[in-house]
Amino acid sequence: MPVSDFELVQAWRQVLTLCRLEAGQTVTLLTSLGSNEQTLRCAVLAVREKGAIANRLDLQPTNGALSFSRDPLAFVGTTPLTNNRAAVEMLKASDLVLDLMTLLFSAEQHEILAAGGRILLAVEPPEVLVRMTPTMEDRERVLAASKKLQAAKVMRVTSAAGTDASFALGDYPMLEEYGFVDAPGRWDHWPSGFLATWSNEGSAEGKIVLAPGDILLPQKSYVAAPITCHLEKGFVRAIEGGYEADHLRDYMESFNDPEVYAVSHIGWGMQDRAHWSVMGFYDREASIGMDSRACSGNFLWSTGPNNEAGGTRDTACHIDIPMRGCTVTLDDVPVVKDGRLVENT
Ligand SMILES: O=c1ccc(O)c[nH]1
Repeated sequence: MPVSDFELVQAWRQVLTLCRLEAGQTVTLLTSLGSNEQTLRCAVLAVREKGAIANRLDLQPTNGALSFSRDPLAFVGTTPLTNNRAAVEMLKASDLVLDLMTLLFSAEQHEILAAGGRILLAVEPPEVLVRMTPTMEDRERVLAASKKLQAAKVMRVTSAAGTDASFALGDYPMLEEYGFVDAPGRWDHWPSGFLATWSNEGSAEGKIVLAPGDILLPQKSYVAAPITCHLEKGFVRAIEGGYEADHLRDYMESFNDPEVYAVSHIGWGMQDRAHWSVMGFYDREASIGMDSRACSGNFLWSTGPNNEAGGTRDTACHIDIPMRGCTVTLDDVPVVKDGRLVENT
């Protein structure tokens, strides 16, 4: 069943407290067609309750006829903010932007953060938001693991299905997602609870074998038969398998952009309130699949853009691939073992 406005206002109240929103500050709620009305309504109530100003910036959608899905992550890079100076300036002048539209992987998101802005993405269904309302414990868990990742030189991932790939680390920042934005310049995503970084340019090497039950996003599919991705010098050089491999290749080839095969962020899920099975209960476009990205013990790798990390790749095709049953090591020390988080990581 849905959640009530009372429950969702309570969740927003907790999130805004963790974001340290103060009375008199200005919040802009960024919306477009498809933004969830209940999420918007309850956010405004919680913002006003804090004594803050609640503005709404509603923008016309873009890329609808280019994307293969209405999932906002199915076509990234350009957004309704692109070439929209007036809208960018309003968001830069805000103390907090609640993104109910999805700016992820856009140059404009960077500009707003570089100006000291804070952006919290929140586009999952209200019941998913309430189930994974962020906590300080989420933050502590992600930051503790981040310390280990920051110190590591090599990430390696293996699995019984035959995965054996390695990534050199150190050239890119951390992607610490714990669900609230408690400092200027910070972006986060509610719901989340995972840690990632980007492998050094050209360093991703080896073989990743997707086994039945592994997930493709934004396809929202549980892979039914093995798909083998061969990694060499930081790019996926070949994708082998049955029709699911064909489907993945068909989608990636449609962008006609060699950068779609680049390895993007790599990391693992740490959210014990996220569940692998949730995606199977939702229509494909009803959620963006954060349970799959954040569930504890997954290995989450991805392809395409790295502009999030300050890189130059801004391809519009971004595939997120959460996998089960993997062992992830940092300089040979496991942080995930056979699909389960190693304690105190
Ligand atoms: O929260 C997110 C969502 C998608 C993604 O690729 C990264 N982080």
